[in-house]
Amino acid sequence: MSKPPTEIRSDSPSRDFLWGAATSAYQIEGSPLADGAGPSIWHRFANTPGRVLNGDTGDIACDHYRRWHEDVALMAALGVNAYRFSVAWARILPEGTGRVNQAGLDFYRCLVDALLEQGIEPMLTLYHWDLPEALDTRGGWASDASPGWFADYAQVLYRALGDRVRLWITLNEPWVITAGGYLYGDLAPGHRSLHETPIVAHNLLRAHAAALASGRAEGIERIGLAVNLEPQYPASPSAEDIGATAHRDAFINRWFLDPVFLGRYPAEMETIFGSAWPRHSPSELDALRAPPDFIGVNYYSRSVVRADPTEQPVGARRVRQDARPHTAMDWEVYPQGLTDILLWIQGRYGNPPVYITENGAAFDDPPPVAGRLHDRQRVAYLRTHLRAASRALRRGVDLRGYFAWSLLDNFEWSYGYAKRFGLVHVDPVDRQRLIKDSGRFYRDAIRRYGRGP
Ligand SMILES: OC[C@@H]1[C@@H](O)[C@H](O)[C@@H](O)c2[nH]c(CCc3ccccc3)c[n+]21
Repeated sequence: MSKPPTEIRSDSPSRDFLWGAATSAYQIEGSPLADGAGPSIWHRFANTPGRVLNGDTGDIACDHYRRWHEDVALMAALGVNAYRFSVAWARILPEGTGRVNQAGLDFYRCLVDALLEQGIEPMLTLYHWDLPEALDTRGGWASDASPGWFADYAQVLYRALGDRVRLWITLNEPWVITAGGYLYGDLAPGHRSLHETPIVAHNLLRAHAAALASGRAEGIERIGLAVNLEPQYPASPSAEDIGATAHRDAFINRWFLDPVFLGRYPAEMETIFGSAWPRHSPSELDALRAPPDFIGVNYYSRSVVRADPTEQPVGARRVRQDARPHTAMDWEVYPQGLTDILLWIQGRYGNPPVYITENGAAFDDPPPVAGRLHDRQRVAYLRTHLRAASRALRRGVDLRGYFAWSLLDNFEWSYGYAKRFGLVHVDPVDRQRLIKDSGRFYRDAIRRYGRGP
């Protein structure tokens, strides 16, 4: 077990702006079946040969389930005043519904209490992709019953932690849950169905609305929705490219935010899905109107878009900007896209409160040398994106906080451990933690800009 950093936070930055780090349960915890937990779809998916690079699984991950106290000390050493994490549904309800597993609740209560003792604000994501296997067996998110399952699960957590946790997120990235899990199939549960996809999206929106209502009934005041947003720019001024860009913008950016804020789907969705797009009655659409108390923006990169009829179902494809820097995920480094997307939210949805709930980058880090890890590219990425966030703040965006993705190098879904996003290095053998230069940079930025970037 590594020596916890001795340096525990002394100066606490302003409480007004949250400077955090983010993780998710399956990506860091390990021990997926410990203490009565049930299996999730990611436990099954990762243990299915061929689904994850190098056969990696979350069976151990960062071993956070056993090292959580050390990780809270790391957060204190970094000087963060907030921590975004997700709860593994199947630790709380091993069968997805019904019987509550007290040991699961106890784990998260201990984590939250330790965070609060350090003056670190917990932000709890109810769902970050790890559906209980038992519910997938009953149809998963394609089931009409899924919103009820989710609202009941949320209520268990609201009642258990609502007196300690003030910031809640219903779903992490409904677009990725839908597109990754049901259209493209690269994420659990690995379906590839044009027909299922809009049904799943609709059920996720119903689930968000049901969990919001359930939270209101329990007196929970700050419930958000975290969405991956990727600004789309036409590759040329041609009508074809501008049309394709609008389609991709609807598909990625407006598909979920328009229903919850405006009570309608983007018009482009029916063109994209054709006969696979279901009929929705006015009352069904109005039932989706469930504006969150804040939007969690997960920003990584932008897309430059060209029309391409061979790229279905959108008829558009991303054009790689070869002249610009890219991360190890082959995502263009484009800080201005963060400013642009924050201003877009401000204009389209009436300047709602926003947290940047994920921003960060994977790079092929150099190995640690003499107890230091010089991840220069990640330092540059964070610096330029904090400046981009600052430009949006100065233009009146109601930006309440920034969460770096991620606290730790962790399980990067179908890439396994091959892609590292952490401010803190995790040794692949003994999982020893080592704060990278980017972690030190972030600590210094928090001290210097406490009230906001
Ligand atoms: O890929 C880095 C992170 C993941 O580790 C998080 O769990 C997830 O919330 C998240 N979302 C995005 C942006 C959307 C996206 C997800 C997966 C693959 C490609 C793009 C990037 N990330």
